[in-house]
Amino acid sequence: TLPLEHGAHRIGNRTDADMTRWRSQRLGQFIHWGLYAIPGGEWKGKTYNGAAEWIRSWKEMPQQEYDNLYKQFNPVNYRPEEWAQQASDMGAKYMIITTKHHDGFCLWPSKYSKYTVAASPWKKDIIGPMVDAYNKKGIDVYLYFSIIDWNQPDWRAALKTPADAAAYQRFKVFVKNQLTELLQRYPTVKGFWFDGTWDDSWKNDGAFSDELEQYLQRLHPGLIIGSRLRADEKGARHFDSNSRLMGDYEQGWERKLPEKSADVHGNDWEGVMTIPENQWGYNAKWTGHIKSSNELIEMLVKSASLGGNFVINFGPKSDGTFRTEEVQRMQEIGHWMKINSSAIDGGTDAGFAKQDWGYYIRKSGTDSVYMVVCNVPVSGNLRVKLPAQTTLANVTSLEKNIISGTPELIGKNEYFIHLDHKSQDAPFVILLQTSKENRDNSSFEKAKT
Ligand SMILES: Cc1ccc([C@@H]2N[C@@H](C)[C@@H](O)[C@H]2O)cc1
Repeated sequence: TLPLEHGAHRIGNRTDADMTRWRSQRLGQFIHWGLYAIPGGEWKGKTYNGAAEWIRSWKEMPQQEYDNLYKQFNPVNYRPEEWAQQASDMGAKYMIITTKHHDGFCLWPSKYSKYTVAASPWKKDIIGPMVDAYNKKGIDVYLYFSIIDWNQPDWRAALKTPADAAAYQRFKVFVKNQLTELLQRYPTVKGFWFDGTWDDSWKNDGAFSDELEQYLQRLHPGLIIGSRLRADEKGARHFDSNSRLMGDYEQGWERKLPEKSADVHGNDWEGVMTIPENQWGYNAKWTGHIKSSNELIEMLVKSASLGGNFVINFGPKSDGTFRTEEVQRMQEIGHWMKINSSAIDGGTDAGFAKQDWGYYIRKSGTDSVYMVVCNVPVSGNLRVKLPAQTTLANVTSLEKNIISGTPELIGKNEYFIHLDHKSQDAPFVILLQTSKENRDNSSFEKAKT
């Protein structure tokens, strides 16, 4: 391995209480809210077909006009308690809020920038009431922070001249000041979710990102920061030049998920997902495939089964309300979680052989393994192949009328669980109590000879 000064400083996952809590909170809510919600993907009758929060980069959007949108930011229907209640009803255990996206507009009255809510008709801090409302509902809050800041004159994508270097030096001080300010104003937050760290200026300054991460940890012990913040001294991101994960979890799963355990190498990881194909901020006209609640539930289940967190994104309107489709998803997912959250909370990779009918999730630290069935086989038989030296002690479903009879032993450590032929309209859960193999056989009948 290469001697690295600014590579990974830890091998393996964090085992402290904050990270153990993060690992148990498998479902999160992402919120992208800012000036981009005002145009909502449209400008002067034209539709922007990129991601709504990137409309400032659209050739049809005069940047000065975008930058002046702060004069219209006045979310008269913003009710953070209602936001928190609906997130709680969805079963979200943590929430990530954009404090500042790439456009540089701050949803808190930062003393290091003029481009904040304080300059808008709304005037008041948006972030504080949101953190308080969510925390009051027992939901942890993480702060999304974009390093890229199109509003800051000292921001540079690349350093070409000594003047660039001097400007960027000032910019790094500004970044450190804003992050310090956020931790001082909102001490209950559990971590930062960094974005906008792909440009050369950042990639070629691994020392700064390393020192910044260590500074923030000292300021706020236990802080959780994903792999997107850091670069090592050779410009490697997420994984250092020795292929070791930097940060506290792999943060590269954006609008995509790992397929199998081998894809995550035993690291903690988190997937973040949009409901439409690719819109994070509010876009008036959703086009393309809009994910159903069942699709999102299956992604959540798949994530938990692979030992990762799953965060669903919402883009509130400029007035502070949520669009119907998003309210619907929160309610439908919440209804499913009310019945099945025991399979999700504290869930992790069970290490069982994957079957076509769906996913296994082990309740961390127990012998309880949940089967979440997403594809009912026409045979009505759910094949279960237990790991060696494991026997089935008990099989129950979380809802009634799912299983018919007792499991049938069809081979060494292999069973069929017979389903009641009631049709299902959502993934359903079966709980397997397993135990280590001992002399006598499992409590189910022996294979029919
Ligand atoms: C190419 C690209 C740049 C930035 C993004 C941002 N990351 C997401 C979490 C959103 O904030 C999106 O604007 C997505 C794709």
